[in-house]
Amino acid sequence: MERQVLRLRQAFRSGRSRPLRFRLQQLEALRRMVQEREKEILAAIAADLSKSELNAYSHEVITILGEIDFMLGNLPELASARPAKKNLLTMMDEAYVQPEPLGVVLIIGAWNYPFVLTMQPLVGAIAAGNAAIVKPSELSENTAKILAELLPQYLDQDLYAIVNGGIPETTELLKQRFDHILYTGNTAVGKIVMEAAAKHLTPVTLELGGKSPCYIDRDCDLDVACRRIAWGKYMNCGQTCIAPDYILCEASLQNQIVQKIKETVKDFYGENIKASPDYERIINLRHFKRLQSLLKGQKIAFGGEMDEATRYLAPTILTDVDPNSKVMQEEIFGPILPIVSVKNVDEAINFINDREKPLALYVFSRNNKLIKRVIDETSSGGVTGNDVIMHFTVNSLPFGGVGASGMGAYHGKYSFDTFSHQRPCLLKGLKGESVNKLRYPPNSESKVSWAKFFLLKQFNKGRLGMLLFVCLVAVAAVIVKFVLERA
Ligand SMILES: NC(=O)c1ccc[n+]([C@@H]2O[C@H](COP(=O)([O-])OP(=O)(O)OC[C@H]3O[C@@H](n4cnc5c(N)ncnc54)[C@H](O)[C@@H]3O)[C@@H](O)[C@H]2O)c1
Ligand SMILES: CC(C)=CCC/C(C)=C/CC/C(C)=C/C=O
Repeated sequence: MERQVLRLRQAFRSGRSRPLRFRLQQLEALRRMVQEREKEILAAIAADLSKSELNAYSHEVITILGEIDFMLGNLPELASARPAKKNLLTMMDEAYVQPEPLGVVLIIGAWNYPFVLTMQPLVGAIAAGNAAIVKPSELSENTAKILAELLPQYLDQDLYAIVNGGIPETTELLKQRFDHILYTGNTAVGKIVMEAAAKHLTPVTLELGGKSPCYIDRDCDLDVACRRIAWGKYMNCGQTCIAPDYILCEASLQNQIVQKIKETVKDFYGENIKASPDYERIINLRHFKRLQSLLKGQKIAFGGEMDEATRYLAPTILTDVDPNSKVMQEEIFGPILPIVSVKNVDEAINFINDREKPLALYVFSRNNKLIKRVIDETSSGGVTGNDVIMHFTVNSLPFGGVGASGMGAYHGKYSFDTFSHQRPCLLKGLKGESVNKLRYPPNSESKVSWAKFFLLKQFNKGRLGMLLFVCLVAVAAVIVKFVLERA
């Protein structure tokens, strides 16, 4: 592991990853990989998540193609130096912010969207000019395997590497020194990653999870709300970090919501959900049993059917859920949708604020003021109003958590920034020592008041008068010279 990181560091030090032309070539090569090897990639994702290839394409491949296109179109602008505002002391100098690559970065992905969660950060790391190691989740083994096979065929092997393995390999990897780590996964492991990174003072982006609430207001189109919620909750069998975790609503809405989601599930997946190509399975037996245990003692208003052999768990709704029950204590990450009653929006806001900051927050209402109020009075990684999941798809929005749901963000420009250092540069000439005397010792009252004038623009009347006088004399001299020359 140590040797591998060293190899990447040497390649990074050679400066090869820095020229824009090289970065664009590598991004184009990555796009070619996705296009030419689409069938193998889709087959791997499909096998890992019991997913149709069509869903694998729309859940994962589209996002990556979109992200690569964004970077190819915007990289010259993102990577260029931005001029900075100057003060009176530096107005003759050159001041700018130059984004520079961080070095060798580590990307640790999770299993639930195994392609997106490794490749989207990689696009950002390449665009910003870094070397990168990608560590896919061992739970999505087919995707991990195909990535290990394909990436070296398309990308520069000395700069971009893939390491596969489980906890021992990741633990070993985390002992190495990186210049940034982007980790996606659960909060407990997030803490392990951050602790390991702290040993090297390595900055981290942590893309974690949490219980994302979904408030449905009384003044709402329930048909639309329930269709959108059912889509976001049951896609990937509920194994989506930003899936609505639970519904908050007034008690009087509960039965209508159950009825409408039930009808939607039938529209989406047909009478025999098990046979639908659009309904996935739980990733493994451990998660299946964990989800099973969340149902104990709950009122199942819809669904609840399960089959351990195939890890099938039907789209399920729980009603009258006690906020203290187990299903409300941990992120569900499965197709179980609890409904918790609240009296009104104030109680919903308090309910959300009494808990850890979630990765996403959803509010459904016809009343935009109410939506804005919920946003203003709560905190979450991201928000979609009157829909779910969709803020993830807008790559001009930063994607990330806050508090327990993570730190830092990526997607589009934010990926580029995450993997860059914004380097402030000030280039001065060797002239102007008379002004510079102001900052050289010995200090004096007069120097401090000049420094206040130049840096804080605090004018003392006498000094301002003197300056105006000097300017007027200069202007008069120019005019006199002009008149004399013409005479
Ligand atoms: N914010 C996001 O973008 C996002 C996206 C997907 C998933 N998630 C969250 O991730 C969680 C589900 O993922 P998961 O954690 O089950 O995925 P996982 O089991 O695939 O683990 C994530 C990564 O951590 C590594 N890992 C596991 N244990 C480790 C250890 N002890 N030391 C070092 N590395 C270790 C794994 O090898 C893997 O690469 C959910 O909470 C979900 O909300 C967040
Ligand atoms: C709008 C469409 C068709 C797809 C959205 C893709 C999607 C659900 C991405 C989620 C990726 C993500 C951050 C998952 C976290 O677990």
